[in-house]
Amino acid sequence: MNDSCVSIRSVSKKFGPTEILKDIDLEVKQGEIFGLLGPSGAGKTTLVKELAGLDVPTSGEIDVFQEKMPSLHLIEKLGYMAQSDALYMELTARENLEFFAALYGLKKKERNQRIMEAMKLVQLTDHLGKQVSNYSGGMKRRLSLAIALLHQPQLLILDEPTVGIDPVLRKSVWEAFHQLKDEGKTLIVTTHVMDEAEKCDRLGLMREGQLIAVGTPEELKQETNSSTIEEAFLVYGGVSL
Ligand SMILES: Nc1ncnc2c1ncn2[C@@H]1O[C@H](COP(=O)(O)OP(=O)(O)OP(=O)(O)O)[C@@H](O)[C@H]1O
Repeated sequence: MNDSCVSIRSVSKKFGPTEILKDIDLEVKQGEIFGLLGPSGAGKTTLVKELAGLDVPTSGEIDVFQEKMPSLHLIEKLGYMAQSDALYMELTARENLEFFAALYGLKKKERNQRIMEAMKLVQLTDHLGKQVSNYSGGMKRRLSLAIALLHQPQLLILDEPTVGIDPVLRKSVWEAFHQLKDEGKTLIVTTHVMDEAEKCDRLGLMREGQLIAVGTPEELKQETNSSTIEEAFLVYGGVSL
């Protein structure tokens, strides 16, 4: 059986004359937490948007669950959390969740259960009735994560999911990611945070639109004789994060 969940083949992306993604090849396996690590502007968001079917490559192909992206009917299997929160500020968290649950076609009966489960995971149950405009930045991030989880997607694509979240909560969000992985879900997470990179099963290091290395955190450190991922990144790409 093919255990590949995402297959990226020779993907390039141009905005005008500028090449933002350069001939990317990558396989992400089912059930792994795959981290995309790289400095600002490396192309991480551009790549994950294409994985989520929100943008298309200029050339090359992306398959998700053996189906060519973009594919409308894969939407049910995907959860995408964008870098900036797409929330309705004037509504409460519950109203936001209800809206997205309806959009995903969740039946009324399962809606409430899914909302409670997702909010428990991000530790926001006590704030369900609060208007989102009164949420802190970190709370908004966690609510966005809860929304991405609502329909129990098989593949979660998370763009900088922990920005603005304090270290204690970040730890619990990562515990939630591992819990999802244990349930067999696949997670693709972009980050520039080194200790998060260490928590991924495998990493793809990106620099200037290129995937400069792929491997487990241990492999990347060993190959470069480095004691940290940051050091390994420097050896592979000669750039600091
Ligand atoms: N729609 C667009 N039109 C033109 N250039 C774009 C567009 N979207 C992204 N870019 C450019 O592509 C490059 C990569 O951007 P991208 O957001 O993918 O990087 P990133 O690695 O996610 O960075 P960050 O960590 O800061 O979010 C940047 O130079 C950016 O300016």
